[in-house]
Amino acid sequence: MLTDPSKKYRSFKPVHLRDRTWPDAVITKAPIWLSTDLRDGNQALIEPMNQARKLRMFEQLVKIGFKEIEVGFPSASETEFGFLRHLIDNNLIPDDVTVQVLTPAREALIRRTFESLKGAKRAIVHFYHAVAPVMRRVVFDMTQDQVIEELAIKHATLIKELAAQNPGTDWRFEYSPEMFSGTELEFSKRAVDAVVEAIGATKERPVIINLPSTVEHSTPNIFADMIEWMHRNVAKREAIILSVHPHNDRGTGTAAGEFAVMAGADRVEGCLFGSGERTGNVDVVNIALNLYSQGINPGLDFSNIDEIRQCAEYCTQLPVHPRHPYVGDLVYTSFSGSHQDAIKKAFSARKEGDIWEMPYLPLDPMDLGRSYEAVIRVNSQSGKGGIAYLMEAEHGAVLPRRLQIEFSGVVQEVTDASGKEVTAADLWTIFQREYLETAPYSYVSHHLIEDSTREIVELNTEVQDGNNKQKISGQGNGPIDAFVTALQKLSNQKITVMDYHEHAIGAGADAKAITYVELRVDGGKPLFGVGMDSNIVTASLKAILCGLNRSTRASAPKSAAA
Ligand SMILES: CC(=O)SCCNC(=O)CCNC(=O)[C@H](O)C(C)(C)COP(=O)(O)OP(=O)(O)OC[C@H]1O[C@@H](n2cnc3c(N)ncnc32)[C@H](O)[C@@H]1OP(=O)(O)O
Ligand SMILES: CC(C)C(=O)C(=O)O
Repeated sequence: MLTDPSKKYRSFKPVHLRDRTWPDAVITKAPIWLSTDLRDGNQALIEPMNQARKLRMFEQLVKIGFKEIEVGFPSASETEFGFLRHLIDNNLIPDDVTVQVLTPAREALIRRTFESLKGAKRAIVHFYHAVAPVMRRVVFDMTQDQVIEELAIKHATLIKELAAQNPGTDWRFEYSPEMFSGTELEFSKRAVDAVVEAIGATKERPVIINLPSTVEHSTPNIFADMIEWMHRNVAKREAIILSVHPHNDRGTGTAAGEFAVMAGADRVEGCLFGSGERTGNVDVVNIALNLYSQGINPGLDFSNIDEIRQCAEYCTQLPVHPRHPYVGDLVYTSFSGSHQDAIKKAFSARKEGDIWEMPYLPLDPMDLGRSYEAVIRVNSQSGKGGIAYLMEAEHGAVLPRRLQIEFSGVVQEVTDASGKEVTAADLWTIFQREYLETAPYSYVSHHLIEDSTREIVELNTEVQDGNNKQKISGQGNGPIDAFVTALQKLSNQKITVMDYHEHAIGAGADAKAITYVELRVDGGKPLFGVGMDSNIVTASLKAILCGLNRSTRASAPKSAAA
């Protein structure tokens, strides 16, 4: 890299628009959308789509709700031409959808384009030529006047004539001064005004004027200034549908598109998930869902976003990044503990019909057909909140707060050792290993004797102690108290029950009780025992045995415990 890049690169020029209004504008409705997946997206693929892939993409775009779809560049190849013929000849274009095709401002290619459209009910013919100084100088070797006369007016006139010769089609026209973002504004205006005049656009039959950032050269506020300047200065604004076509070279295509709408654009051209030349066209899904998350119906349906992603990946043969806005595999997932804790609490506080106010989740993944399954995933960055969320959401176990803290320490040891994520299924395995292990003591049977005239119960139990079965009995003010009395005699340790929680887990005939008891054994550190059984008393007895087993394991020398 250069120590002084100014020797090689120019900075972009600000637009002198002191009374700009766009920064205060608020977007309140969706723009008109045009998908150019089948054209600008397609021309940037390592392997352009064949007919089958194009058709699949077309059907998907229709299903999403695009009403204007640029289906190709018919003069470029037989595949492109043939695809359009296939759509028209097989009547595959729905009545509320208009296909658009692109042609350069070159006579032979325009004529070929009109041939490809024979018999279409409706069509938008989109023609372009570059306007930027570098292209005028290096590629065309033309003056500004020559570009206006020989590229803009000449080809707009030809297009109008060819359309008039085919009155069976409802024609609309689009003009792109290509490289608008790298062109003097006054010259872009001259080209646009000339085309609007040559086409004969009116308020009733407006022309689409599409202003591209063919290459994104500047910060998005400059692009917005350029759009507002055009919006205010073109000669016949009322005869124009003002469209933008942002690219993403600086990574700000979405901002440029949104600012452009604030600055007066009526229409946005882009691709699904930002497919397209180099860093891509603007991502229309991104802009549409940004609107949706502000409470504005985007007029496009992404309620099965994964199906749409699969289709895009199949057609483009390119993957969508796991962190891609709204659609990536990881975009609704929190790994970090404090995020998980906040999400868990916000889900618990949330009531049906509430406004979406969810920390770290700008949009409800359910609205896009995603589940909550991946919202919280656990690795070494996770804390008790996330673990507790998964234990409850995936396994129905509502861990008491102090058990959450204890169990998160157990999980942390595992994630620290492996450095890997643990899944919800792994969590259950770790939980079982830690809390549902049955050594050295395990439950065999019990017989509870209750007498309603006395406040004391008697419990006779059989407990497996290593290789031996032991019959033990105790009395107490309830089965837990009675069992603790009996167990103290067997283990020769003082057991204090400090806390107790219980709830049902599962449903119907498979329902069980899960019991969590917090114990202190022989004055040691408090720890939890967990028991699960279809009988609630048995679940409690198992929980106490679990606590005693864990205390025994904790106090055993490390090698013996391993
Ligand atoms: C920004 C955009 O995305 S614009 C769309 C770009 N997309 C594509 O180009 C994909 C399809 N293109 C193609 O298949 C071919 O380029 C074709 C069929 C259009 C033309 O092929 P060819 O006739 O072989 O020309 P080639 O591709 O070499 O392009 C050079 C010609 O285009 C002209 N040209 C180049 N850039 C532009 C431009 N931006 N605007 C108008 N004309 C241009 C040149 O002046 C040159 O014309 P010349 O042959 O009279 O000197
Ligand atoms: C043809 C135009 C609209 C284009 O694709 C671009 O400038 O990026």
